[in-house]
Amino acid sequence: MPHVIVKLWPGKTEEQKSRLTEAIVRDLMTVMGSTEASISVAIEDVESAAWAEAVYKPQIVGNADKLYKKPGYEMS
Ligand SMILES: O=C(O)/C=C/C=C(\O)C(=O)O
Repeated sequence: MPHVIVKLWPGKTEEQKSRLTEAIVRDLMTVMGSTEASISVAIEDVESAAWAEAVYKPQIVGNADKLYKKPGYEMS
C-alpha cells in the first residue's frame, strides 16, 4: 500500500502536480509491482521560510538513515 508524500515550495501548477503524480504512480507500478488501486499520493506545499524547521530538520536530518536521496544543500 504505497503512500507517497511530496513536499515542495509553493508555486507549482496543478498540471505539474498531476504529471508528477502520474509519474510516481507509473514508476511504483513498474518498479515495485504495485497495483494502481493500492497507491496514494499527497503533495504538500511548504513555504520556503518554513522549510528548515518543518521539513529539513525533522524529516531530512532527523531521518538521515532512511533517505535514499540526500539533498545537496545544508541548512541551519
Ligand atoms: O533549487 C532550489 O534552490 C530550490 C528548489 C526548491 C523547489 O523547487 C521546491 O521545493 O519546490
